[in-house]
Amino acid sequence: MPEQGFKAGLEDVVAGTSEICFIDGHEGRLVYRGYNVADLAETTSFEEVVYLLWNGDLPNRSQLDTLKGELMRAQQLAQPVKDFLKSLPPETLPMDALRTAVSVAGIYDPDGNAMSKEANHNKAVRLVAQIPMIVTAFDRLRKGLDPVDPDPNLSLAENFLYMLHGTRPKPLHARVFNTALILHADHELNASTFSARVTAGTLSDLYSAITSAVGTLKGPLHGGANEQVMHMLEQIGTVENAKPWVEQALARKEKIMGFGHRVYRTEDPRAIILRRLSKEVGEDAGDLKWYHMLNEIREVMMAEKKLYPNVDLYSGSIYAQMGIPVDQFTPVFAVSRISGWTAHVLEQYAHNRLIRPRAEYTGPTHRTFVPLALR
Ligand SMILES: CC(=O)SCCNC(=O)CCNC(=O)[C@H](O)C(C)(C)COP(=O)(O)OP(=O)(O)OC[C@H]1O[C@@H](n2cnc3c(N)ncnc32)[C@H](O)[C@@H]1OP(=O)(O)O
Ligand SMILES: O=C([O-])CC(=O)C(=O)O
Repeated sequence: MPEQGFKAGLEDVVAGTSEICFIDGHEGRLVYRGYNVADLAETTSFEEVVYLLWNGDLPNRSQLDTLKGELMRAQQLAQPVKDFLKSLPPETLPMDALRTAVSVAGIYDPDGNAMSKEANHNKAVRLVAQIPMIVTAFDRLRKGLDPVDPDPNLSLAENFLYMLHGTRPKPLHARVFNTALILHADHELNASTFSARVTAGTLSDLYSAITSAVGTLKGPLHGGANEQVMHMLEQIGTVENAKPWVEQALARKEKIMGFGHRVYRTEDPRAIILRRLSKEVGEDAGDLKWYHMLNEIREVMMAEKKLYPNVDLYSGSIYAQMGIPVDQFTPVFAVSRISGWTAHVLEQYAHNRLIRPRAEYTGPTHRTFVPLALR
């Protein structure tokens, strides 16, 4: 029988060890491989953070150039993946397109089901390089446009916006998007990373683990919350309506998306940075409506529920002002989190033990069997 008592939602249960990411939920500190994310967010490139998460140290110039070269060479999608994206009805949810495209990409990966360290590194590189291609290609195809090829002179953040819009992003947007990617890169045993590790723990392949993770990220209690925040802002409509709208929603016992967290007991450090960037991008656009609405909502949530914003509160207001469609906000999360997912799966493979907890059985016991004819 299980030795420990049951904790609903595995709250505060330590389910493994990891050297990748540390969260101090009381201090509001998020650390990647020993570095405070606040020190990395606006001073490094997303590619440097990918290297850090995978290897444990920040790269020197030549290590970074090697990784960038690998990513660039790995960008091309296999023809069947392109054909699959073309075949989808335009109303397909982008997260569904991404989930299934990742699974299709696994079938055509040149390293197949090989499990060597080298094969898994190559697959991780392909996933980080190709998820932005899948997300942007599907967005254009569903609008009747041709996908845009990446520009080898651009960073991953710049290329994402370039491939989405077909024009080079303004420097402010490129910088802010790079920071958003860094802030979303990893978060210890969040639900999607945990599901990736559970799949990897059976010694299933990397693409299977990442398909599990994408499906888990989609839900509105996790990565899907960033889209729901934007839908909420659209419903609220005006800054003046924010307070009464939230008060009424709370009176109906509804959850307000973008607030609360399983681990943070103070404000999510990523939300603090994203709030500032939401203001910067809003000022540049000459439109601070979303920013002011979110701040109104934040005040009501603090006064009424003592709940703090999480990472999903401000990101959408930034993405919307960069012209990213609302239903692509969660795929954008995956464009970043693929770095953390792959780091965790590689760590799982390196020290693997099957992940298999117990359930506290609450059903009936010792029932008397009745044959079908007598039921
Ligand atoms: C990238 C990410 O995944 S960040 C999280 C993104 N998700 C969201 O923003 C969705 C909204 N937030 C939530 O649903 C939750 O806060 C979660 C899922 C993030 C964390 O969930 P849990 O740790 O299980 O907390 P739980 O849902 O049990 O909430 C505890 C209490 O706070 C309340 N609460 C928590 N979050 C909210 C919220 N956003 N709005 C209103 N009330 C809330 C709950 O109703 C509950 O109240 P009760 O004890 O009176 O029933
Ligand atoms: O850690 C969590 O539970 C959710 C989260 O903030 C993330 O995945 O970034």
